[in-house]
Formats: sequence, structure tokens, C-alpha cells
Amino acid sequence: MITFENVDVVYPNGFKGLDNINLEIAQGEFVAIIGLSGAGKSTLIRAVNGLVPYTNGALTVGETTVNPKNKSKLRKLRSKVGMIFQQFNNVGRISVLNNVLIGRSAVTPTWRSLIGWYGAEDKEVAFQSLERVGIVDKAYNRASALSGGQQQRVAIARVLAQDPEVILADEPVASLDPPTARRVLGDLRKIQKELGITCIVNMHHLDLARDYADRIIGMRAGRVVFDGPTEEATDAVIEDVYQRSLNEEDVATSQNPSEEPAEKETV
Ligand SMILES: Nc1ncnc2c1ncn2[C@@H]1O[C@H](COP(=O)(O)OP(=O)(O)OP(=O)(O)O)[C@@H](O)[C@H]1O
Repeated sequence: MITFENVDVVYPNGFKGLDNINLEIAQGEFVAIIGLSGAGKSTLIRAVNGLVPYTNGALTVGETTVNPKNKSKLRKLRSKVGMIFQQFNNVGRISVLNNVLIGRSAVTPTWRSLIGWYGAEDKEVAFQSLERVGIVDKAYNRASALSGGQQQRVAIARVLAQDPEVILADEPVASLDPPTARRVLGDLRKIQKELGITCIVNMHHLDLARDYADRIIGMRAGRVVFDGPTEEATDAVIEDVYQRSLNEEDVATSQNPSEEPAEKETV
């Protein structure tokens, strides 16, 4: 369970990024956060793993209070809370397998990860993670040689390798074409269902949020202005969140995940 109690984030310049957030997110939920640009979606997600420190209220993940000032507690928290980003954040010049092994550093002693010494068990977990996202055959490819969708799946496998309870995803499909976006969200959905991992995903596209999330949280000006099951997030509700009519940019359009384009040439 992730609990926000009266949480505010005030940025150093005085701007209020989150304004009195109260939320409970149960273990294993798939939650989409929607809202216009600047609504506070990233701030909300980043507060959960302490990337953005909250300035008021109480924020807990399971039994752990998020405490951005305490480095060792933060490291422990982040071993349970994985994060993926729009730009994948892989190390392009090393293999897919080595990228996934980086995820193991969250759960292996620091000295071992510093010298890049991973044991047989780490490698097994890394291969299992790659298998879950369907790219085990790419294990020895350079990460930079993969397509965007495959690179995002490497990032998901890296997070999975740390055996997380929660995956935070900050616009994970914003750089992908609609069919590829659907495949990546489908992988996250599968992981959530099969492993019971909580997924909190920021999204711009309403149709993707409706097709993959159990629950939608709508934000505006740092506040939660809608929170309910996906079925209740009607067009009228979303128009109220956005304070404008819906338009074609609010949907990603493609309905079917399709095969991804071939890999890029290795450079
Ligand atoms: N470091 C910062 N200092 C000051 N203000 C910030 C900082 N980071 C974000 N903000 C402001 O906080 C507000 C919320 O930003 P946030 O990135 O959370 O929005 P968002 O909903 O994720 O937007 P987008 O969809 O464009 O990524 C914005 O007005 C932004 O300009």
C-alpha cells in the first residue's frame, strides 16, 4: 500500500508542485495518472521514490516512510520501487544483459556492483526478466542497437531484476508509436497481473489509460481532481479534469499491438 496523507511538494523556487494529496494505492493496482502538461503527474510519481522531496504531510510505501534526507533508507526504498522513464535510460554501449544486471545492484552489496561482479543467480534473474518481456534473444546485443519498444522493455527487465513491489513509469510510452506503446503497456499489465507488482504510470493518451489501467487519477494544478475506477473516467469527467474539450491529440488511436519494426543497424 502506498499512502499519501496531506502531501505537498513546494519546489525551491516556491512553486507548489503538489497541493494536499491524499491517496491510497493498494498493492497490485495498475493506476494511470492523467492530466495536462504541468498538472503535477511527474511530481507525484517522483515523490514516491524520493526523487522529488515532499515538503509537508506523510508519504509511505508499505511500512516504509519515504525520507529523501536519509540516504540509506532511500536506497532501501528504491530497491523495492523501480522506475522507468520516457527515454529508457539504458546504457547504450553495453549489452542488454549487462543493462539488466544493473538492476541487480539494487539488491546486491555495493562493492559487488561497483566491480561489476554478478553471480550465477543474478544472471538467472536477469534472463528470467528478459524472458518476461519477450527479448531474451537480444541478451547479447548492444542496447543501442534495439528499437525504441525493445529498449523500453530492456528498462522494464532491468527494473524487474531488482524484484520490485512497485514500478513507477514516467511517460514510458511517450516516445513510441501507438502499436509499440500498446505492446509495452501490455507487458507492464502482464507483469502487474502475474507478479502482483503495483504499477503507477503517467500517460498523455486517454485511450491507453482506459485500456490498460484499473484506476485513473486525474490531476490539475498539483491537485487530484478525479480518482476512480477506469469505467468512471468518462469523456465528461476527463473534460472536467482538463478543463477543455477532448481532441484527437488526447488519443493514441491504434487499437492493435503489432509487430515492431526490425532492429536498427548496430553502429
Ligand atoms: N524543479 C522544479 N522547480 C520548480 N518548478 C517545477 C520543477 N519541476 C517541475 N516544476 C513545475 O511543477 C509543475 C508540475 O510539473 P510536472 O513535471 O510534475 O508536471 P506533469 O504533469 O508531469 O507535466 P508534463 O506532462 O509536461 O511532464 C509544472 O508547473 C512545472 O513547471
